[in-house]
Amino acid sequence: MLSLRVGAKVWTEDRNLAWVAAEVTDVVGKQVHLLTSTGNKVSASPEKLLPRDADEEEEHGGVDDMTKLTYLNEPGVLYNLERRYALNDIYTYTGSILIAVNPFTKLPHLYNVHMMEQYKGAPFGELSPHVFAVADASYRAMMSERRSQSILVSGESGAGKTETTKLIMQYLTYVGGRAAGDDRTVEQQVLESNPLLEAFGNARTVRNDNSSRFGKFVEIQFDSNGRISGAAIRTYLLERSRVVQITDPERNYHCFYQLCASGRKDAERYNLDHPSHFHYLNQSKTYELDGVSNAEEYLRTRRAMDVVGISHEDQEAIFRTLAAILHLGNVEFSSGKEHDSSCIRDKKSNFHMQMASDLLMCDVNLLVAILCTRTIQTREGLIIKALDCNAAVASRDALAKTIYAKLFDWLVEKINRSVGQDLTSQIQIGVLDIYGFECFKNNSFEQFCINFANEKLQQHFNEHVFKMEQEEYRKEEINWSYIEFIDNQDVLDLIEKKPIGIVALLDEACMFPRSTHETFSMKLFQHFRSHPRLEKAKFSETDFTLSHYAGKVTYQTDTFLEKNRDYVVVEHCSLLSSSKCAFVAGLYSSAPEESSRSSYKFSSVATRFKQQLQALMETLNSTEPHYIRCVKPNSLNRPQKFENQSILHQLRCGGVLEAVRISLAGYPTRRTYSEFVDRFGILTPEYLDGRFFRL
Ligand SMILES: Nc1ncnc2c1ncn2[C@@H]1O[C@H](COP(=O)(O)OP(=O)(O)OP(=O)(O)O)[C@@H](O)[C@H]1O
Repeated sequence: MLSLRVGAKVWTEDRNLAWVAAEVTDVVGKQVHLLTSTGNKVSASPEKLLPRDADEEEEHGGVDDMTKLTYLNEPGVLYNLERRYALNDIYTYTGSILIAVNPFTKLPHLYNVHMMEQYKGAPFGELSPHVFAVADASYRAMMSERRSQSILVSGESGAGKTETTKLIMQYLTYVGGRAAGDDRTVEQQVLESNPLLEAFGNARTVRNDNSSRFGKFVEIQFDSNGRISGAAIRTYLLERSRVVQITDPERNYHCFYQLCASGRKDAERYNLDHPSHFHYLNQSKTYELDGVSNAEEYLRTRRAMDVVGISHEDQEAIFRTLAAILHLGNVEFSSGKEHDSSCIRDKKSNFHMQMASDLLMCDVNLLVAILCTRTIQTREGLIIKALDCNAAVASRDALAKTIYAKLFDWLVEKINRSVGQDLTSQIQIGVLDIYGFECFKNNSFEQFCINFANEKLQQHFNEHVFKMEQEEYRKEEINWSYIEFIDNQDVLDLIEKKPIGIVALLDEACMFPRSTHETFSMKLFQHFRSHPRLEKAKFSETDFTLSHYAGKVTYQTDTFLEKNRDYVVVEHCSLLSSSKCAFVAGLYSSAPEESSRSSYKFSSVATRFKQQLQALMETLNSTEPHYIRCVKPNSLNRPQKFENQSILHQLRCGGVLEAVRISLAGYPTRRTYSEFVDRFGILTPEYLDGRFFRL
């Protein structure tokens, strides 16, 4: 109960700070007069105020576990994080969940060998909160229970997921690594694969200079002695559109800039020069990253390729393929002689075309043909249809995107093969580094997929933290007041249910040639007219708003159909699978049969993602989960800047505030009966000798 006597310490809402600390100076009727810590005199109604810890001012350093706060409310959590952050205590527990606030500055003393040694085997919660403590707890749980574990790292772009994942791997390598002296151990290869995946899967975005544009699940396998015996990496939804389209100040994937800076090694051989000469790179004028040398990064990527075991021949083929993509992007088209046809625009474009075909080692005339025409199979036979300039550009970009996506998949597979899976391993620790919930001014298909993934993960979180907890008390017949939590099954049904869900309707629209985003949205609104989670956006006929667990997001549908269509163009496949370069041909070795009427085969990006998520969920469900919520403290990526509103939003989206509630409502400490007797039996010696154990 909130005490409102004069001098009482409270939290009051504030437009800029979200919440501000205040003290009651007077109570007049239904208005409470307050003096805020920022020196303002304000008044508020009592129901808008929240209680504040009395000793909060003495506890300058904050508490290392939110559950130790006397008043566990939103502002209490927020200010506790802030106080700790000011002292560079970036980690805080909320029960068993670790919150990690990005320091945006190097804190080497936190991650050295001495620290790893400290956390090794230390009971969870005994030392200061740390990512090593979570990694250690999972390792211990895996060894003692012989059960696979997973660590789910989430947060918005730039919050520190990838760095956290690397630290987990570093720790697991430390405790589960083989004796020094073994050359090229599994763990070394797993760690070394990071720069490689980053070169090809990371890019500069407005939020993060080194943003992963794919989701990643790294599974570390252990033998029965707890030594790392293998690893497997699964990746999710690489952002393909970035290969052909970027906006200032973002960049394309790092590898392209590295290649352009490789000098005599590759760039000159492949007729490459400054990135500003290539359409796929010069749509944005950002070519360099602060504090990063593209040339040095190129050498790092090469070294990582060596460590992962990619042969020099394959390395050469990889960079040659990247160069081919850049040249392909410079091919422009002009209208051909016939109506609605196209041809290569000029000498310059012809040069790039020739370069692309030389680098891909395929016939230049056939390459021109597959870009400027399309084959349709009719009952009467094959018809060659000319493509107009726009369609030829789309065909060029589609080819560049699929080559890149296949190259990325090849790399992941290569890393997996070279690191080696231990198929006999019974115990694993999986680390999931996946994009957090996104809500921007403009939200498109990518945000839809990302938020779909987050709904799935939120459900998993709900099930584990909430349902499991309730189930446990029910089984033990412990009295427990059932607290409510937000169940998001209805949003998931709305998105993924068959035959009618957003994904199913989108696929149907993509398969039907005359569909447009208008017809798709119309169908969506028809089917879900009264669905509580879906509304038509206010100022648009085609945008829709979904009420996600973390808030409402309005999606612009205009590019939904195009982005969901992953056309496998049969002609592209057959040309490249006949390349004289074994590497390029290998990328296209699983080309589809030429059976359909159209040479364009629709494959749905959203459905494939849905299936991948399903498989991921099955894996996660068979493990014991641990959660790390990364928080981005400010949008400027600067140290010591704490933006309340955005942090609160992130805590809400990550379910941290809900988890706080549940952990308080339940019994946070659990021991099995035998563990309990082991630990506390000494207090009741009369039970220890005698009949008790002989029962
Ligand atoms: N523990 C840490 N110590 C020091 N710096 C950090 C730490 N965590 C993150 N950073 C800094 O923040 C930047 C962004 O972190 P990171 O790339 O891990 O974010 P992310 O959540 O994976 O983003 P995205 O989703 O865009 O890939 C890093 O490049 C690094 O500079």
